[in-house]
Amino acid sequence: AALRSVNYIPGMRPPFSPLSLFGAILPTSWWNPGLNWPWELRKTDVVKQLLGNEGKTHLVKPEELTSALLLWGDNLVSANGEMWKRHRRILAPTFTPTTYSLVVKETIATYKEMIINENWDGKDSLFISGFNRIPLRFALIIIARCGFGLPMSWTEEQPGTMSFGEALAVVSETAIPRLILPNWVYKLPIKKLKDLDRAWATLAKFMHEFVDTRRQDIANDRETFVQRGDLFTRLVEAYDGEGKLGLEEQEVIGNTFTFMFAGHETTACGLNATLGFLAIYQEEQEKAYREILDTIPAGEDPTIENITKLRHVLACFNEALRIYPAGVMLTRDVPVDIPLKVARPVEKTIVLKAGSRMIIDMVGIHHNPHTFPNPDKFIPSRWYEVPEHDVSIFGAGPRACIGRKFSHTEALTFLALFLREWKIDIVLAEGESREVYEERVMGKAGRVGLAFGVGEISLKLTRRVALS
Ligand code: HEM
Repeated sequence: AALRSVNYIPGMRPPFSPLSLFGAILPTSWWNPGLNWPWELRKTDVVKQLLGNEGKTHLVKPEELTSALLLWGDNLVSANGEMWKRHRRILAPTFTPTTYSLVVKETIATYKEMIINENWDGKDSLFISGFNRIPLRFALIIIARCGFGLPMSWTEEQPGTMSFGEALAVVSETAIPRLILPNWVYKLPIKKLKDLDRAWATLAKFMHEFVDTRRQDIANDRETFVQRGDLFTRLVEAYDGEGKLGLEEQEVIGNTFTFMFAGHETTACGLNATLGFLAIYQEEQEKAYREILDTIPAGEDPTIENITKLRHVLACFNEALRIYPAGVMLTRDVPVDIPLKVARPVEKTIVLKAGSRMIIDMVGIHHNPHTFPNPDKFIPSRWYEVPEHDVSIFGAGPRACIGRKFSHTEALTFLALFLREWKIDIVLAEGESREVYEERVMGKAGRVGLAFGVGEISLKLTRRVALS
């Protein structure tokens, strides 16, 4: 009773905060629940109240929980208060219909390159194990081309040297050890550490080069670049700007890294999960295929106008992300007492006390059976009537995902092309049922770089219209 009077929440007290470096890096066990900690705040309506009012209540994103991004510099995801407003003011204008049309165009071009470079051209059927690398590569190329105007291609640029994509992958996989290990460790004669250090240095070098080149390009031909108005041009322009529209060099680099990672691992995880489920749920795949045939004229490329009519395909992507939310937990510190209305188990008002830290458990929210009945089942139709801006996997309120439409546009275009050309299927182990397969393969989820997604999936592809 004494503890309750000071708002102590009863339950287990582990030695490390599950969100501390030690909590995350030490093996998960009975004394260190790590990221398996049963987080609370799992109710969509309560979370929407909390985040929807963020502009007024001035919730704070705890810096130490976005330190993997802050290693590169201040950025839109980590920033708070006036700094957040400044970054958002500079970057929000790049998310326009022109950008989304470019996403459609580049997705089509990249899809065609993928078919040729993966040697799928001219084949009627294929088995692809470890399919996950394909959407990862795909989404990286799209953010690099559409957000940064970098001419990245499907194949690695120069064999033998570390490419930008490789360096980015190592960096997002190794953010936690990098935060913990002191600098002298990298001088030890241990190859793994040397490779890790090289990847971080290579990525930094690439990003500084990109900034220098774009500054030069803008100086040479300002009109073309400013008209293009892509994310990177606005970032680099802000480097030379002042006050409300200015960014420091470290903020330009911080945002470059943040958008490169936030703009590709998340969408790639969503695409993997969508294809993984559609291969199991053949009736949902057939519905998606019919919708694509009915919406996009045969033999023509998708357009921004017709992909936005693919209601079922979009619902499949949202549903896969509901089961595996790519942004797995959102965190906020509460600076003032905040009353929230709760509907269950009884209607009442609860007060989040000033000084508390909120952990918004995106897996818990999206598996809450009150909001999503039969939560473990893949049921795309539950998203049919949900307006696009209300899809909770992208967060809520003023800090909801700035890249939602970018990601939806890319995913819809990719899925339209892919599902129109290929029927996808799973390969069962001997004597295995679809249910057991689903548990075995789709049941394995975890960290994918800095995002969250399904484990390795393998797919069988059969060409829809056989080559003659
Ligand atoms: C399936 C794809 C994606 C998912 C599930 C996703 C999820 C989220 C979520 C849940 C948030 C809110 C974080 C919070 O409230 O703490 C967020 C914010 C953000 N996302 Fe995404 N995202 C996706 C794609 C993208 C893309 C493609 C980009 C960039 C092109 C992007 C850039 C960002 C940025 C910069 C923020 C911070 C916005 C701010 O604080 O003002 N995301 N995302």
